[in-house]
Amino acid sequence: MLNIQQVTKTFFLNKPNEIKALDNLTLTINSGDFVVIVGANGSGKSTLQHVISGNLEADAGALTLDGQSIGNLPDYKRSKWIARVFQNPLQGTAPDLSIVDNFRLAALRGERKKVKIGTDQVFTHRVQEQVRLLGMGLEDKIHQPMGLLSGGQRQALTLLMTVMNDVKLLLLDEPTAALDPRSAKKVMELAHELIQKYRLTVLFITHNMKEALTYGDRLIQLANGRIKRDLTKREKDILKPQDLYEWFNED
Ligand SMILES: Nc1ncnc2c1ncn2[C@@H]1O[C@H](COP(=O)(O)OP(=O)(O)OP(=O)(O)O)[C@@H](O)[C@H]1O
Repeated sequence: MLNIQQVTKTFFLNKPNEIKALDNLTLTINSGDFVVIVGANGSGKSTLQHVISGNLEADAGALTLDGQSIGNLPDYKRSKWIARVFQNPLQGTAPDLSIVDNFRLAALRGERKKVKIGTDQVFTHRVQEQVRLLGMGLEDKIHQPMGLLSGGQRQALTLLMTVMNDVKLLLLDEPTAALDPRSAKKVMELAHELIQKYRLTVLFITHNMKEALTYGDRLIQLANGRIKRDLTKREKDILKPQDLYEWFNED
């Protein structure tokens, strides 16, 4: 369970251009929840994920994951439990390293020293078998540089890396925004399949109304760094795209 208690993040504090990106925000996310987050540009969605992952430090408030306080831990320590997939497929992986070496790096994330991830051969075989399951024909390319892959292929592999590493929380920040519609659909279907299979807890930011209505079991709207709406699955299931568009015309 992720608990966010009265978290505040202000940029340019006490300056004329002060921005309260997160305003005393409190939110509890149960293990296994798949939470979709929508909100206008600048409403604080990414800042919320940055504060959870430790890329940004909150000014005030408390964060706990499964009862453990994580608010003071650096991002690399939190990355053992918290994985992120960004809008830009180039972010989060090393383009010059091979696919298998990127999986190796991901497996070492959050560990201070060398950790046992099996011998080279065992590890490579395991990666190959998992990559085969994606059905993208990438299993024979695992020694090729990550940078040669398409955006959709990279996002799919990044998702796979996160689930292979037993993370507790997956933060998706518009993971399909840079993809063509077909690749976007494929990546979201894969994400959905992996999330169900591994019962991941997920915070999924999207500007795509169709994705917001199709996926997830809870829907949160952020506005001005606060939670404006928080809908259960039942409430979400009866929403129509028009309702969502109207939310965005309110402010
Ligand atoms: N590093 C930063 N320095 C200064 N201001 C920032 C920084 N990061 C975010 N902000 C500001 O904080 C507010 C919230 O930004 P944030 O990126 O969280 O919004 P968002 O809801 O993710 O927006 P978008 O949908 O455009 O990605 C915005 O006004 C933004 O300009």
